[in-house]
Amino acid sequence: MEIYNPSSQKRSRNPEMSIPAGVRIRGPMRPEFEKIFTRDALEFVAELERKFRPRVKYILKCREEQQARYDAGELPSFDPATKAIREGEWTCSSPPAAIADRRVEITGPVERKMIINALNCGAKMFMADFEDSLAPTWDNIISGQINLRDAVNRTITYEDKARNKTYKLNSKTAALLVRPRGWHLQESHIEIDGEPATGALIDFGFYFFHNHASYRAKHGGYGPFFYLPKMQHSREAAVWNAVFDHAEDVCGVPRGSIRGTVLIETLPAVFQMHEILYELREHSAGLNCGRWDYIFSFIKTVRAHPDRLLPDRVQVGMTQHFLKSYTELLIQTCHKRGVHAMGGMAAQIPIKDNPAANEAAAALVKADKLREVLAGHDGTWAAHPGLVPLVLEVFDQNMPKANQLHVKREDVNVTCADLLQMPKGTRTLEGLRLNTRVGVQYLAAWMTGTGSVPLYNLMEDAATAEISRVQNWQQIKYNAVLDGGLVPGMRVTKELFARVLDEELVRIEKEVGPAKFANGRYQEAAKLFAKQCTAPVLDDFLTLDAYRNIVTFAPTARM
Ligand SMILES: CC(=O)SCCNC(=O)CCNC(=O)[C@H](O)C(C)(C)COP(=O)(O)OP(=O)(O)OC[C@H]1O[C@@H](n2cnc3c(N)ncnc32)[C@H](O)[C@@H]1OP(=O)(O)O
Ligand SMILES: O=CC(=O)O
Ligand SMILES: [Mg+2]
Repeated sequence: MEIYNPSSQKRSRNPEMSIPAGVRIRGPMRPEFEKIFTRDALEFVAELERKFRPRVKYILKCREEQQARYDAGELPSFDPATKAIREGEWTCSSPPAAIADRRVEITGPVERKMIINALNCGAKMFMADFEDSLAPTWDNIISGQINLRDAVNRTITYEDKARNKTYKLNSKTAALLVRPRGWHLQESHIEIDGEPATGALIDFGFYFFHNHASYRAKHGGYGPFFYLPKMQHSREAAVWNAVFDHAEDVCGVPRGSIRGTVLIETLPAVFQMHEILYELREHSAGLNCGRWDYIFSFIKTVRAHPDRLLPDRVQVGMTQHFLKSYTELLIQTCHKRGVHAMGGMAAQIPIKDNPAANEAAAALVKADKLREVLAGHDGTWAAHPGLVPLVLEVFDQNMPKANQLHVKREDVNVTCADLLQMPKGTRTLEGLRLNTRVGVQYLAAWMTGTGSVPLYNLMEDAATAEISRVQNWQQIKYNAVLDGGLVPGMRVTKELFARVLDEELVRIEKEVGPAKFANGRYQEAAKLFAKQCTAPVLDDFLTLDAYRNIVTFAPTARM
């Protein structure tokens, strides 16, 4: 492969000459990857890794220690040590004009055609995702960087030869936000000083390095803008803030240009919202209710508490008291600190072949968005371009200004008990079956490189699949009693789950057809899902285990 070294302005045919010392690229090369692996960009990313790797390791260690305390019986709560921050009078830097109005944000993986469709769809913003909706294969990650670079430069096009269709950007497009991976995921295809790189720093580093100048030129000197996922504590936000400071300093970008919206999508983080905003106060663009990971995290955090079994996933909706409390506290917190309180994702997507079902799905999305705007959210997410007009209409009708930062929600008084109140509902055999069917099909798609899929007319991604996994794990671990059904008092056991898995695999094969089933990775996915659901100790993330199945090193990789 030929690598271009911009500092020498010469072309080299020897890859080693252009790769900085200590950096090893183990993923297979494609000629177009040269655009991303410039010498300067690699040096920038290697420096990020060297500077922040110890702090990332510390964060992950703290998570383990905190989980051990939860496993010993503690419940999450507000930290007395940071009361002064929660009660103090301070605000974050005010939102720049480019992100003042975020009423509808479409989200989707960093896939070329989807990026063009998302930017063109009429949403105010587009969150391009390296996280929940992307399977982090080497190709997806590096092609994603190329796609984003072309999108920022407005040169992105896509040819669909089969349909004889060319995709290109409209003159008016959504503004781009990028979501790097969470702190827990490594990028095994790039090693720095003999260790795999941190996924989050790879995603942030390459994107920032290649795009900050063009992005800021188009957005009034501000940006790039980010979403920051899956944090559990303000110390993790402090690391992102330090990464932003460092990136701004190294690239000569004025302090506070970068802005990040933190997803509050773990149970521990809801008790740290003021603290998280405080750490990021010069770089904050507010908080977002990442409801799917939040439900997953709720189960994971209290995994050692047998009295905390959740009802079936379909019953854990946003009107359950613990979720309503979380969203209201998030809105109050953000508006006190002068930043946006973003809503989350309704899982319904358009249903093409059934108008009545499609209408019912649209009505559910509409109700969800109406609840959000009336509660005081400043904007929300849409999973599909077909939903954008509907979501826009709800916000346009109920939010006349660019946002509603002025809605302080001083009436809200949320306590620990509210945030920890168990949702009401039933656990059924059909719930166990559905979790299994969805979990296996999602994993099979993920292992073939697709991180968000339509299943049973709903969007499924890593966060929703995690709920299926941990809910099964919880029910098996504590032999949950199932409600209803033909056998009253039936308990979930490993044996019952094994039978369910076998039967659901047969059903999946019928649904997808024998050819797709044989050519897909369903059996492998079933094995992995079963291992995860029956593990003596719950694994932190499904994708950590599954990642081993998508790593592909190049045979000729050399130092
Ligand atoms: C928990 C969370 O983190 S939520 C955020 C992360 N999740 C996501 O972002 C999910 C995003 N959404 C999606 O990936 C998809 O909409 C899915 C997988 C749910 C459904 O996909 P499909 O069934 O393939 O959609 P469908 O066939 O209706 O697509 C129709 C068109 O819309 C496009 N499209 C669908 N969703 C999106 C999207 N989110 N962004 C851009 N384009 C999209 C398709 O590319 C297709 O384009 P084309 O007509 O030019 O070929
Ligand atoms: O990232 C969003 C979520 O709901 O999880
Ligand atoms: Mg999430």
